[in-house]
Amino acid sequence: MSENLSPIDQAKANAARKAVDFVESGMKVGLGTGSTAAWMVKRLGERVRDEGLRIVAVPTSSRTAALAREVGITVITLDEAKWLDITIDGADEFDAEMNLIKGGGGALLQEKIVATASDRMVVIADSAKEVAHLGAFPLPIEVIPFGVNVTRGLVEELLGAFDVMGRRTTIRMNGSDPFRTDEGNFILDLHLGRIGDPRQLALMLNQVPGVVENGLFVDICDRVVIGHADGRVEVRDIHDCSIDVTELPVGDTTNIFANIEE
Ligand SMILES: O=C[C@H](O)[C@H](O)[C@H](O)COP(=O)(O)O
Repeated sequence: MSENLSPIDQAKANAARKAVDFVESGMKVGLGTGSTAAWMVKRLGERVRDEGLRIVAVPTSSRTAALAREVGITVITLDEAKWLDITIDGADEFDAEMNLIKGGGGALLQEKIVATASDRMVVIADSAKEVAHLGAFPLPIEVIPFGVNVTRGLVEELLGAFDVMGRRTTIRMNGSDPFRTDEGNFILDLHLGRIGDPRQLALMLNQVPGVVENGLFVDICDRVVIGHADGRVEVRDIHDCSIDVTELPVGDTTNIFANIEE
């Protein structure tokens, strides 16, 4: 293990390293956002540089786009790509059905568009992200700034009809101003505690005027790669219900990423 990484970062880096093995030359790749996805982007850049891996990539945020360019990955737009072979992204929570909560970093809108436009979505995570029921992590929804408090009221009213533990909502802040997404929108965080029916909630939230998209990813993720600090990596696939545990070779995770700062 790298001396420089905390156990949690090592686990994230291990998941990223394993997932990047699924990428082949000629692929169009969706690049997620967040601290786990950043490891994946760095590792992909390494493969481009050291192995001559030929890929083009569509980032899901301005942050990821900047990092991808920095590590030498060719970045194109989703409209140029039209469709992607694979998207690799992090998650805030995932359950046994591979339903996800995403958007902790505010990038859920582009992430959902990109993942949906991909043959396969692979989630990379440390084991702390696995939950029996989604909802302990506040569910982010992207809303337009116009009439945000009216939208917020409508969302709270809607939540009254759902099997959730809590109904408190907060507008995400960045210092004393509301946090702005890449599209200039706001994020409402829904403190639900536990979500009884993620599929129904995801559908209904998007019916509220002012809501652009919500961070529930239902039936989008195909595979979850769970990294552990000791080098073990578990790969679960929703289609063949397989679970595969491998151990990254000793040395493979040593200082691989240490020279690239996020
Ligand atoms: O908006 C951000 C994304 O959905 C992230 O993928 C998610 O928040 C997980 O981030 P991290 O890997 O930093 O925990």
